Amino acid sequence: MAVVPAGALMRRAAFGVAVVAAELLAGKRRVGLLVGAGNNGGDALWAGYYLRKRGVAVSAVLLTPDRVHAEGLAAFRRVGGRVVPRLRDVDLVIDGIVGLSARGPLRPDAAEHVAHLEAPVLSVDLPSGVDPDTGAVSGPAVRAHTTVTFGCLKPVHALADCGDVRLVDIGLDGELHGPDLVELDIADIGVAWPVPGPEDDKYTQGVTGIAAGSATYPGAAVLATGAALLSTSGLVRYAGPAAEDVRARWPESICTGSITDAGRVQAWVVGPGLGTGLGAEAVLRTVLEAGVPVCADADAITMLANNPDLWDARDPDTLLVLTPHDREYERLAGPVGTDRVTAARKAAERYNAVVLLKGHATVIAGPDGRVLVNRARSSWAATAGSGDVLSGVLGSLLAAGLDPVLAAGCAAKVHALAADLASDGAPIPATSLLAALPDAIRAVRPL
Ligand SMILES: NC(=O)C1=CN([C@@H]2O[C@H](COP(=O)(O)OP(=O)(O)OC[C@H]3O[C@@H](n4cnc5c(N)ncnc54)[C@H](OP(=O)(O)O)[C@@H]3O)[C@@H](O)[C@H]2O)[C@@H](O)CC1
Ligand SMILES: [K+]
Repeated sequence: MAVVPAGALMRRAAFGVAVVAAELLAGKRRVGLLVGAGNNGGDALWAGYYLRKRGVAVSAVLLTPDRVHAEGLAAFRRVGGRVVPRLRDVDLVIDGIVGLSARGPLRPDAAEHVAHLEAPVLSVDLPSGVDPDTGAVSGPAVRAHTTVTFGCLKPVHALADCGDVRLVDIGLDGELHGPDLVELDIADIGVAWPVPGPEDDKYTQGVTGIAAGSATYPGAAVLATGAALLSTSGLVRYAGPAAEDVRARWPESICTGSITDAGRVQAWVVGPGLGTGLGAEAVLRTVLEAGVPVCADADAITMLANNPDLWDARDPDTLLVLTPHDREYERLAGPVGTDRVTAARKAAERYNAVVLLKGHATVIAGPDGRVLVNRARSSWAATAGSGDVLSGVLGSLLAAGLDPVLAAGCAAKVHALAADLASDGAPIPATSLLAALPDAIRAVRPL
């Protein structure tokens, strides 16, 4: 703002909004604006100005008529924009209620206007009512068909549903510092995914150990072992009471009944279906003492939370990835709250571990401050056994030697993708998600 003429950035932003609006209108001609008190409302008014100049009928509701972007309103009126008490018969609504200065859900008067919308909504910068920094929705909020944002994506775009997100360049290059959050795309994952070369054999690609399952929950062992087998071509060893079931389903795995004669591995997965009794604690201790990277999931997290002495078994240099859902997180580090990024960061720092906090937006924080986020396109992965699959994928990537933050990011994305592919719009059990892993990996691998 210091280096360009006053108002220039807003007009660039608003022009971007108008271009996307014209695209969404696809020949229709009536647009309504919801205009709040600040610059977000200013953007909407200027977008209305550009649309009017293209011959679109534009009406605007001013939510706070005494506090409105004066130049934007003057320009809007100059080209015949109409101020109305309520939007009626419009083909598209532009949401300029509130942007980056938003705090909390929509206020009642704004919520009242939003509740009666029938046309699709194009949100300026972010859907009003969604928290810009955390993506939290704690009350009435706009549901955006499309969001147009400026200069760079903000945390809200990675953490919350903003519809189709369009980024408009307003000339901020060089002014932006590095990202606070990173979302891996398919190409990032394709490059990182371990692929055997001509020199490789089953050992050089990493041996994954699975310490999971119990007499009550043999399925967790079968799912985690299968996921590790399908994710890389390294060897998988299973150790535990579900050895018979695992061997029957996955004859290529090497199964033993006890952790003490499991043999050497390059990474352990511990916890799914393991139970939390004394036997399970002894298994967890053995795994943590092994000095190789560990993915601790489910019951392993509960045991670490309930019995902090178990942390002593881990050499502080041993790489650890914790994969809690919200209730497991709460046992470890207190309530997650609405700021999931801060929550994941806090636990990562406290335990010197990578924390993968599961959710519709999965947040992965490293003890070094890096944060990755992966927002699922659907919620079909939220099914029993799904977490066992995730930990198996993650364990095999750790065994292959991937950096643990990257391993967690790759596992989360491929897991979500497998759920989408398997489901294709219908509910699926975790076995179907598991079976879709090869398709998901194929989809991220470069051709
Ligand atoms: N920075 C840039 O480079 C560029 C920025 N640009 C644009 O500026 C936008 C930021 O504008 P901004 O800072 O003027 O504030 P904005 O988000 O419009 O909020 C205004 C007022 O809304 C109110 N309010 C708060 N919460 C609310 C709620 N829940 N429900 C209802 N109302 C609520 C609150 O008022 P108050 O609390 O005082 O009553 C607040 O002061 C940004 O998102 C982008 O669109 C572009 O032009 C490109 C260049
Ligand atoms: K908005």
